[in-house]
Amino acid sequence: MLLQTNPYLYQGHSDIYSVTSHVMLTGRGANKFAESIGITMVPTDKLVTEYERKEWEKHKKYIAGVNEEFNTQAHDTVGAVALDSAGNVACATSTGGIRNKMLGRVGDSPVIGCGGYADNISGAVSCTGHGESILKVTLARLILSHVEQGKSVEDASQLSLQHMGDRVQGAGGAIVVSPSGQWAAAFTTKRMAWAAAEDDVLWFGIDPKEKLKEKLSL
Ligand SMILES: NC(=O)C[C@H](N)C(=O)O
Repeated sequence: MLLQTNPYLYQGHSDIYSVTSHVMLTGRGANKFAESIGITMVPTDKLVTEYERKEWEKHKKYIAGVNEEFNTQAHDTVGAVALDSAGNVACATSTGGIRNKMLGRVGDSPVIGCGGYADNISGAVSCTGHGESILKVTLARLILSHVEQGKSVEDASQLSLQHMGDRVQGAGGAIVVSPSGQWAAAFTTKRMAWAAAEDDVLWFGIDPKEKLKEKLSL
C-alpha cells in the first residue's frame, strides 16, 4: 500500500535491481514505480482516521506546536532492527510523519542515515522523534559512527540523542543492534514504547529506565 505523494524508499525491494540503480524515488516517480510493480494504490483520505482528523483540527498551528510536542510526547513511528544468524543486520522505519506539515515536507524516516541505517560492519538503527532535528544531525549514522569508534550501542545512542538535544533542541529515540548482538533502546522524549527479543527472553519498556523481561515460550 502506498500513500500517494509520499516519498517511497524502495531500497531492498527485490524488483529494484532489475529496474534501476537508484536507491530513492519520491512523488510522481515513486507512484509510477509502485504501480508498475503491482503495489495497491489507495486514495489518501482512506488513510485518515476519525481520531487523526480531530487531532488535526486541534493542532492547526504548525510552528507553535510541533517541536514542543516532540520534546514531550511519544509518537506513532514504528521502527525495527534485526540481526540474523549469519550476522546480517537490517532496519525498517515507518511513520505517519507529523501533523499539519507543509505540502512537500520530507521527514527523517525515509532518508538514509537519518531515520534509519544498516551496515553489517557496525549495526542497524531505527529512529523516531522530531524529524527536522533528526535530519539536521543525521541521527542514525551519527549513532553508528560512535559505535565504529568503539562506543557501546547504549553509549552511542545516549551520546547522539544528547547531542541532538544540545545542538538543535530536538528530542527523539532510537533502537540499535550491533552485528555481535548488543542492542539498545534509548530516548530523550518522555516515553518510548520498545521491545527486544533475545534468545528466549522478551525485554520491554515504555518509561525512562524501565526494563522489564518475560520468558518467551518458543
Ligand atoms: N513520529 C515520528 O517519529 C515522526 C517522524 N520522525 C517525523 O518527523 O516525520
